[in-house]
Amino acid sequence: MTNFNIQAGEALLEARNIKKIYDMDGKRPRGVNPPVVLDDINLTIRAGEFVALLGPSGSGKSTLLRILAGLLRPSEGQVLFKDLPQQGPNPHLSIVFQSFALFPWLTVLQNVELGLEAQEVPPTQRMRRSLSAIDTIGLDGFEDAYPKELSGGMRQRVGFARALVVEPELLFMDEPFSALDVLTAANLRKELLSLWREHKIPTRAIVMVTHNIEDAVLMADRIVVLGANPGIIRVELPGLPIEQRNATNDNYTKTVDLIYRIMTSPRADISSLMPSTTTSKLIAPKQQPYQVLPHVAISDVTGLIELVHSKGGREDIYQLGRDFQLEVDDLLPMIDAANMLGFAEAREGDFVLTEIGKRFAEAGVQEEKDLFRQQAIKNVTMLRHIVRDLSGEPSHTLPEEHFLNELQQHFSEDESWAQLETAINWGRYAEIFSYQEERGVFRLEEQEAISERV
Ligand SMILES: Nc1ncnc2c1ncn2[C@@H]1O[C@H](COP(=O)(O)OP(=O)(O)OP(=O)(O)O)[C@@H](O)[C@H]1O
Repeated sequence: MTNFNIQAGEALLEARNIKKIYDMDGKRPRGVNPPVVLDDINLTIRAGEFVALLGPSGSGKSTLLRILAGLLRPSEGQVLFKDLPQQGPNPHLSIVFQSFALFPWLTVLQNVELGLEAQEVPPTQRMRRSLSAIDTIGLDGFEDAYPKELSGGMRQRVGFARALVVEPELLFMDEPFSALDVLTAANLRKELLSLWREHKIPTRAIVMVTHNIEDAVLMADRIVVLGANPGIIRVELPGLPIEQRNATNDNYTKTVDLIYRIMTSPRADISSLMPSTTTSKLIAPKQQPYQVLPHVAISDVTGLIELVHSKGGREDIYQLGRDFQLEVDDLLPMIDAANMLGFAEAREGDFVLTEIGKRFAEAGVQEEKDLFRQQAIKNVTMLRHIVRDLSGEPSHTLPEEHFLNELQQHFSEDESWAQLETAINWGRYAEIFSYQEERGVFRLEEQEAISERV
C-alpha cells in the first residue's frame, strides 16, 4: 500500500471576508432585500488537517463548502487556493455528498472511472487506478456490480472511491454518513480515518460538513461552529488529541457537552460558555438583525417543558438529548423556542425552567394557553407585528402576503414561508388569531381585538 507524505501546515485554501446572498437572478420583488446567508467568513484550511463545519440547519454550511470548492461564487470576498485566487471549480478537490449520486446504469468500476474520464486519463491507466481505489475503499470483488445490488454503505464506498481515484489534494464531504445506519456509518468513518491517518490516500486536507457533534469530535482536528441568520463563524475549537477521541474519555464528553451548549445557546456570548482552559478562536458575536422563529410545533415545546418539569425543572442538555433520543438538530429548536418564550433558560449547559415555565408545566389547558399567549406576545416580534397590523385594520383581517412581504425583507422565500408557518402554528395555538388556509387570510381573535382597544 502506498504511503503518501503529507507536509503539514501549509495554507491550502483561504476564504477571505466571504459574504453570500442568493440574489434569485434578480427575480425578487422590488424593495425586498435578499437574506444574507453567509457574512464575513474568514477561514483557512491547512495541509494535514481535518476540519469539521458544524452548525444548525440553515447556517450556510453547504453553501460555504460549495464556495470553498469553487462551485459557487461568493457575493463578496474571495477564496485563495495556494495563495492564488480560485477561479471556478477547483480541479484538485473532490466532494462526497450525502446522497450517493451514482449512475444506476453503470457498474461500480464504470462509476469510479467517471472521475478519471473527465481528466482524460487513458483507458488502461483509468482501469488500473479505479481498481486500486475500489480495493483501497474495501469494495474488492464488486467491480462489476450495479448500484442497485449494493447496500447503502457500499454505495457510499463507491462515492468515496470515485472521489479518491483522482487523488485529490482536498477531500470535501457534505454529511457523508447521515444517510447510513449507525453501524455502517461507524464502520465507514473508522476506515476512512485510518486511510487518512496512515497516509494511504494522497489527500492533504479534509473538510466535512456535519450536523452530528459526535462525528465532528471523533474525527476533526478543528471544529468550526457556525451560527445562523446570517451564517457566521461563532467559534473555532481545536479538536482533541487522537488518543482522547473515544466516547469513554472525559475530555471527549466535555467537548461534546461544550459544543452542545454553544449550539443550544444561539444568542449567547460564546466566551461565557467556554471553560477557561480551552484555546479557541472567538469570533465577536453580531447582533441578529431579525428574530428568527425556530421551526418547531408548540406541542413539542410543551412536551419538553413538561418532561423537564417532571425531572425537577432542570436537566443537563446533553443528557436531555440522550434521554429522549433526540438529535441536536431536533432538540435545538425546541430549546430555542422555550428560551425565546421565557419558559426556560440555558444555564451552565443545563436546561432550566423559569418560574413562568414551571407554572406553564403545571397549568390546565386554558391557563396554559393564556400563559402562552402572554409570553408569545411579549417575546415574539412576528406575533406582535401580526397583532399590531391586524388591529390597525377595520375588518381585523389581512392577507398572508402582507406578512410575507415583511418576512421577505429578512429571509429567503422558502424561509419566509417557513417562518410564517411557525408563526401560524404558535398564533393559532395561543388563540391570538385565526388563519383561513384556503384563502390565506389572518383574522384577529375577539379577545385580542378587545385588549388592543383597551
Ligand atoms: N440555491 C439557493 N437559492 C436560494 N437560497 C438558498 C439556496 N441554497 C441555499 N439557500 C438558503 O441558504 C441558507 C443556507 O442553506 P445551506 O444549505 O447552505 O445551509 P446548511 O447549514 O447546510 O443547512 P442544512 O444543515 O439544513 O443542510 C438557507 O436559508 C437556504 O434556504
